[in-house]
Amino acid sequence: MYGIDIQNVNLAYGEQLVLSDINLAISPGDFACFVGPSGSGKSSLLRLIAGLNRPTAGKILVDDKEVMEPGLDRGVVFQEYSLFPWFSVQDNLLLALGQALPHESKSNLKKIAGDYLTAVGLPGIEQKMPGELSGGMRQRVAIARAFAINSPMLLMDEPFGALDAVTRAKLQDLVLDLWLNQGASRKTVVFVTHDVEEALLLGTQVVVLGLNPGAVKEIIAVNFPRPRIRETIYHDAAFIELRNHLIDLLNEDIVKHL
Ligand SMILES: Nc1ncnc2c1ncn2[C@@H]1O[C@H](COP(=O)(O)OP(=O)(O)OP(=O)(O)O)[C@@H](O)[C@H]1O
Repeated sequence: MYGIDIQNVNLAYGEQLVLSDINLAISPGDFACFVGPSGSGKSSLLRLIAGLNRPTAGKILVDDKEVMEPGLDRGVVFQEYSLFPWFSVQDNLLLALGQALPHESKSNLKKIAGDYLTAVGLPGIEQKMPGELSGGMRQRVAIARAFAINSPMLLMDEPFGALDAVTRAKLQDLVLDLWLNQGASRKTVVFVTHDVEEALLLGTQVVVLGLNPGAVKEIIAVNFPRPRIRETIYHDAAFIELRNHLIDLLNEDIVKHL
């Protein structure tokens, strides 16, 4: 099962130590949210898990194997819409699906692509070009692609950061539905966000990173029952208490480094 084990990880860019002695275990099927002030190394840590960069010291194990490079076992969704603009929506999906499922027939892959576009509420848009879609629609296609390739792990870096509040709320619900509906084979998700409410709504745990250098400051288990309904949970006293605690943790760093 696909857990993540981060052991004594340091990351330096030249002289600058960005991540310092990170130790963190994320269990299979967890939804871990990274929060922290800008520059605390959230994206850097996600890129190390993705295998896009290597740590300066220490190691990261995914499914008990050291991460050396990117792999199809780890789907990624970034803030910028990572679709190829010169390919249709369908070809964008087929490109990823063809790599993930090389033995499936093209007609099966087209069916999978269509099914996931329907699942994200965009049936029948296969022949559209990314430039013809709104930002929220493009991000939904990116989510469809990430779930369609059926990797056991999903790494998301502020995937909704550029979206308006209503679209963002819809996509939070969509990701939660897709994640919850996978039952026992639930994906392990790492999700970077600036938004503490988003982290508490989505996560099974929130990992708070501090600044200079980036280090794990606190890990908070989030045990609110699911499904979590935004309209009620935002008024729940325990939710408000955790949210305020997270905001205090973030503010400590911001005030210290002003
Ligand atoms: N490729 C790079 N080369 C040099 N320095 C880098 C590089 N990538 C990130 N950094 C530095 O590493 C530090 C952490 O950056 P990172 O993007 O991981 O933080 P973050 O917490 O994700 O920030 P934000 O919330 O603003 O996205 C920053 O000081 C940044 O300038």
